Amino acid sequence: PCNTAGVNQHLERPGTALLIIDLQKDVLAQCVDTTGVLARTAVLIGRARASQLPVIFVQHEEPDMPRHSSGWELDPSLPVQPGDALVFKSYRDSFEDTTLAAELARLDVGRLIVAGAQSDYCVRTTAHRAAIEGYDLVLVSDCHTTEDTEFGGVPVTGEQIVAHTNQYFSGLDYPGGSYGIATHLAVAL
Ligand SMILES: O=C1N[C@@H]2C=C[C@H]1C2
Repeated sequence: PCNTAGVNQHLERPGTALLIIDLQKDVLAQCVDTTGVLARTAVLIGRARASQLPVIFVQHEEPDMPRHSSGWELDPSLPVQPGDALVFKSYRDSFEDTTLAAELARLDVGRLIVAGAQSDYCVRTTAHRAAIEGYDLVLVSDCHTTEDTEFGGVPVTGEQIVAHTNQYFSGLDYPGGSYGIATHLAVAL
């Protein structure tokens, strides 16, 4: 939220939630290390449930991955439970035109633990928006992924993007907030 000066203000809410972004079949189809990311994310979800943290699953939809299509579905290996919040989006930013902000306010959450795909699109955009909105943030360094890509004649591997995304969020800072990265076993819940 912005104060009267329009300057970012840190949310003072006690709760933490686990936000799992776009781990959907079509999104993961070309991503690197999907088996490892899914396995580690399942462990992370188990840890979150053991700590009674809410787990929120975001699902992206777009014309070639419409809602309720097979490719839109979450990967079947993910331990989704009834009662988990589902957030549907169509922008890279999970807060944009979605129920996420209201859901987090209802849960009194001021800290987000973020995992999912793709590192360089929806994960980075959502994580940065969360920081700007005043949430504390931890990006789970071994629980996000993306595809190899190339732009302007420059090839970039998925591993390089994952590493750089971790590097970027390891040093993010806004006044009064806490930001960083941690592995799925080390992240404080
Ligand atoms: O990171 C992302 N998730 C969906 C598929 C690509 C963008 C939108």
